[in-house]
Amino acid sequence: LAAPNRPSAPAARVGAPTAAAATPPSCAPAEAPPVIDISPLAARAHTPAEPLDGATVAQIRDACSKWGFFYVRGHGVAPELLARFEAQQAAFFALPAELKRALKRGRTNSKGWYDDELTKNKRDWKEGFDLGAQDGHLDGVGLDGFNQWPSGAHGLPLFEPTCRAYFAAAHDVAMVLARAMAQGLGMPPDHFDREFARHSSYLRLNYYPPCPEPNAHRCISPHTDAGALTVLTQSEVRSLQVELDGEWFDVPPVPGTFVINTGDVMQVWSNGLYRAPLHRVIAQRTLERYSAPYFLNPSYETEYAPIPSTVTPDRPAKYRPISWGAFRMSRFAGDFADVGQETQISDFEIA
Ligand SMILES: O=C(O)CCC(=O)C(=O)O
Ligand SMILES: [Fe+2]
Repeated sequence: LAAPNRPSAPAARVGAPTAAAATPPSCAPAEAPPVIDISPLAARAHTPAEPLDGATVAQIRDACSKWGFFYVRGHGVAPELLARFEAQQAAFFALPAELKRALKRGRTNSKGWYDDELTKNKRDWKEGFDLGAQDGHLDGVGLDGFNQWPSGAHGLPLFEPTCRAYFAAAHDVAMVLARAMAQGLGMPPDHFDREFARHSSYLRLNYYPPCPEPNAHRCISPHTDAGALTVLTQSEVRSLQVELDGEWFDVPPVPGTFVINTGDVMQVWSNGLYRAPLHRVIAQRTLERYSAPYFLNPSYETEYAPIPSTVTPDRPAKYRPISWGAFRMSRFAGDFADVGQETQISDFEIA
């Protein structure tokens, strides 16, 4: 089911963080994250062990190595489902504050609504709503939390079923991409599947209100996503930016596509062959914006380290094994309070 697409993403260079004067006025389209048609992969979603289309895998591998960002079209998610999901997202954030506060996330439950998230110890200019994969059933390490859904008082009967349907669709896209990434590292495509059997993925609904002082705030400060990979929908406002070689590039909306980025777990598995890039969301003076990242995360029991195919005498392992459960636990604490320096995968780098 192909959604309408534009052929390419005209990313604009938006300025060097340090030497703005040296910024060229524009950049060639070749310098934008690529748009990749994954329809040759989507057909294989239910036969995970079979090799995927080599040309498509090569495009994904190259994009993960250079940008850590790319767009996908031909992903098979019905445009009608996306439209229903986006309508429910907007309706949810339009609810009166006290109804949203009734679903507040907290230290004992990571799922629900919030307007107080910190990224790198700075308060984000946004509201969010998180819902998880296992609804509290993963609680081996006491972290997963349980989903909080609007009740009758909220008057949004379609919110929960629509979020669940979209969650399932985003997960299918994410798994196909995880398999392509495995094959791109010289492994069978289902190499990582075992780690996702009890996955701790979550879907995050973001709402970014207009900001009277857009230069004084960030909707989200520069960060990498901690998990394996992210499948993002964004509304038609250009605010997402990715860092490459010390410069920030727009990742503008491209209708009919998802934006994909690799996360820290994939960077570690790939021994740095795939990048988990810094990205940020800039504030808008007058425009409101919505986005929804689906974070594909492994099970909490997963210990991740560079996979054997990525480690050679010339390229020794760059990371010590990391426990996903312990890593998440420390990050979650940092979402609420300034805990000083957050845990980073660089803490696990082998010197
Ligand atoms: O809103 C966006 O475009 C990106 C959101 C993001 O990076 C995140 O929630 O981690
Ligand atoms: Fe992110």
